[in-house]
Amino acid sequence: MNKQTLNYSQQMLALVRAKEWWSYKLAPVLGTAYASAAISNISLISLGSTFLFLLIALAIGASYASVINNLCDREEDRISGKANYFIGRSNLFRALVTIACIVPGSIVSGLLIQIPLALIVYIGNWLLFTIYSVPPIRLKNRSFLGVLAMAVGESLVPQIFAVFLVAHHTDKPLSIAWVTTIAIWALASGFRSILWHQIVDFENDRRAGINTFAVNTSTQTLQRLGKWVVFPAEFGSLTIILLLSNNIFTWTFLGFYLVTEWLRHYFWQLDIVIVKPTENHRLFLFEYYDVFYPLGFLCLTGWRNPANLIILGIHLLFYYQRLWFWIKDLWGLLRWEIPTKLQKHI
Ligand SMILES: CC(C)=CCC/C(C)=C/CC/C(C)=C/COP(=O)(O)OP(=O)(O)O
Repeated sequence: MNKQTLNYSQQMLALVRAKEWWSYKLAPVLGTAYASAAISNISLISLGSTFLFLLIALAIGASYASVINNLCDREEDRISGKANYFIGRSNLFRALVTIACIVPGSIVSGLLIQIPLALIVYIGNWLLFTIYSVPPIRLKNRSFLGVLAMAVGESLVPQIFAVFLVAHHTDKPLSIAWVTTIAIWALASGFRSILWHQIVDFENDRRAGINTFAVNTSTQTLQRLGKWVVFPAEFGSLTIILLLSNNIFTWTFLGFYLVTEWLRHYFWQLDIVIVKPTENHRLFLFEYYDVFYPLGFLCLTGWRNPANLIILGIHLLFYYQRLWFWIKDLWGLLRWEIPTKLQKHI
């Protein structure tokens, strides 16, 4: 790739804020898609095109969510000094970028016509992103409704969309218990993520006069809600998902994750937080969701049938980066931090 093309693609990715959702939001949804196939004993390789379609459909939706959000946030972002690619751009540019999201989104919707339930969910997600950002409704400016809209739009709906797509293509109905637990976990983790985001953005939003839930109440309220209501629901439903899916890999990886997180805290003084950010923090469990949850089901199905390892390879092609970061951290801890500590005690 020459320098100009590289530069151009980097700008495109920045325009749709891909860094904020490519791994963090989409990989857990893929995890649920793999999990839903795995618990029905369906070979992942037979669903390869479904997973690719899911990823493309969600990436287009997330791009639209980011574009419409930045378009509507220009004035607030200017006041608070936040980066916004659309500030100072021409109307033509804005219109072209919006159309560039809507056209592929319409094609995806057209392809979903034979799956009415998935189509309704997909269009619903776009409408939710629209009313979150666009005035006069602009839920972002309506305190708790904004939090609810984001938790539903960026986590619950995509997860349910994935479950419906897989169920349709496997012709096997998924149990009510599975769908309900996934829904509770998706909603709760979506809530925790937006509560954290609003606390991080609190000063910017206050300066720009946006009536977010954090500005309307207090960061302490968000922290308490996240810690005592949202997190127990999230952790409880995650435990049930792991129990229902009966997968030794997801449990083992949870162990790896917890140990690494603890070692990071112990050696590097990183705070492991439930909601409230600190200067040097890591949001508890989110690395598990986007790295290990999908990998756990990819490994399980690869173990059952080695042909599924092809899907594992493709997944890693798209999502090697976050796993690589984890490996690098683990290497640093095992190769340097732990031996140095042990030497001091000998
Ligand atoms: C389908 C799917 C998984 C979608 C992901 C959606 C997503 C997270 C998009 C990123 C842009 C966005 C709407 C951020 C929240 O906006 P904000 O206005 O609350 O925060 P801001 O001030 O940072 O823009």
